[in-house]
Amino acid sequence: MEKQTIKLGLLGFGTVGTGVVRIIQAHQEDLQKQTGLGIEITKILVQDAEKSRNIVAMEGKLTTNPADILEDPEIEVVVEVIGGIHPAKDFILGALERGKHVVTANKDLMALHGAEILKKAQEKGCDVFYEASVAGGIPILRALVEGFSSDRITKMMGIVNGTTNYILSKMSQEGAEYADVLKEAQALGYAEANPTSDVEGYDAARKMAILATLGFRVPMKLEDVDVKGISGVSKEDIAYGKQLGYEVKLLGLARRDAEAIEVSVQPTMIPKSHPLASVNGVFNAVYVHGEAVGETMFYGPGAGELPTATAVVSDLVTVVKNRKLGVNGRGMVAPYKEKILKDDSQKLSKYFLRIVVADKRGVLAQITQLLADKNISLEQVIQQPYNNDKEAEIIMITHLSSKSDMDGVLAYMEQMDIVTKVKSCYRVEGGEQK
Ligand SMILES: NC(=O)C1=CN([C@@H]2O[C@H](COP(=O)(O)OP(=O)(O)OC[C@H]3O[C@@H](n4cnc5c(N)ncnc54)[C@H](OP(=O)(O)O)[C@@H]3O)[C@@H](O)[C@H]2O)C=CC1
Ligand SMILES: N[C@@H](CC=O)C(=O)O
Repeated sequence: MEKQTIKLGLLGFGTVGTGVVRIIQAHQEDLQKQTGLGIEITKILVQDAEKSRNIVAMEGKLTTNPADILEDPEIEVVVEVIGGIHPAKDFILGALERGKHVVTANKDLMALHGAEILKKAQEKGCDVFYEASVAGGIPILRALVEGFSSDRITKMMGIVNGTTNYILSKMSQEGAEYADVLKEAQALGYAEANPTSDVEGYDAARKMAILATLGFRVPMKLEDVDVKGISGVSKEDIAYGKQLGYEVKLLGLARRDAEAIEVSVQPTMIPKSHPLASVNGVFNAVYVHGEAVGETMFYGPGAGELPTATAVVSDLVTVVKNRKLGVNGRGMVAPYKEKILKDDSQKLSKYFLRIVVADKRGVLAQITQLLADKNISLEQVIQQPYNNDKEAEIIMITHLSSKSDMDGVLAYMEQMDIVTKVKSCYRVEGGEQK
């Protein structure tokens, strides 16, 4: 007799795992109508079986022994929502080795070891889906793989970390303190177990590596991504940005010019008129420019229990549908293009610079001459007293410059007697071709 349910093993029962259980319980009938099978959560792996849980009905299913899931031949699908590399990687490879399909929300793992995992899945004829790993509840990976399959993507820009967007939005809108808002984001379940990976940009970098791999169809590696986080962004930077017409966001950029690619994550001044400037709180957005389609934008909650679990369960639905059709393991296309990375002289951007200088006649002229020597001209400048009039602060927005020229200018400024401190230097979005 044909099976009426598919058995699922859940690895992890934290923020996302709890959401997965809630959605499967609440939407069981709809899921069954779409896939033709009920989904039964058979076992849940946790670290601490004694911990009090929100979902009491699941308590009899908890285990601390991974073999209860990995070695149960009845379990056909494993959902990994533990996070991190170890032991998640071994669990996923172990599940695939035994012919189980895998759904994961783990961007750390997919950004670093995705190729190995997908190769193993292909060998075993299994599905591996990871929609929740980028931009939480936004179905962006499916959009890139399926929706843009007929186009050539030239640029992706993403606010892809909910925690940092929540922090920057509160600093900008309420003048809140960085450390206080980080604590709030942790309490709301947005931040990673180690929030350094959020605030220093590594989480966003992993997501951008995944987006660039799928969008440009090249084997992008995490070390190919230039990363700078938000821990150095001050309320003053945000205020000056506003004064000049910009919002500060932690922006992921993946850009292709001809065949050369650059991928970065850095605090970026975005013109207030750009749709990404009004993406606030835990919301994420991914802007995608395709040669044929032009500009598109995807928006939604980027973290949190239910939004993230929605993406996990929709992957699960795909696995079950594939199983019905007998096509598991056939939907994945490995990156097939050669990866050509830009060097720093090819990475063009406008910049926001904030420096403290001696309050002497001719200082601004010396600074602008230094920039002019590198062919960098200025779009906007503010100069004002600093440190009780003993020094001056110069805030500038440049026209387009290469990263190598700007790095040269910054290194030189650090040595100049008239410069007390280079306080900030951020990329400014806009000014280049799509
Ligand atoms: N939170 C979010 O908004 C989002 C998270 N993600 C990703 O989803 C994944 C899960 O995140 P999240 O739910 O927030 O994480 P949590 O820290 O809330 O939950 C982790 C779960 O894994 C269990 N666990 C941890 N280590 C082990 C281990 N060695 N063996 C067995 N079980 C273990 C924990 O057990 P116990 O309960 O006993 O402590 C807990 O149930 C991560 O990859 C994360 O990056 C993706 C998008 C958004
Ligand atoms: N910590 C991450 C969670 C989702 O990926 C974030 O804040 O975006």
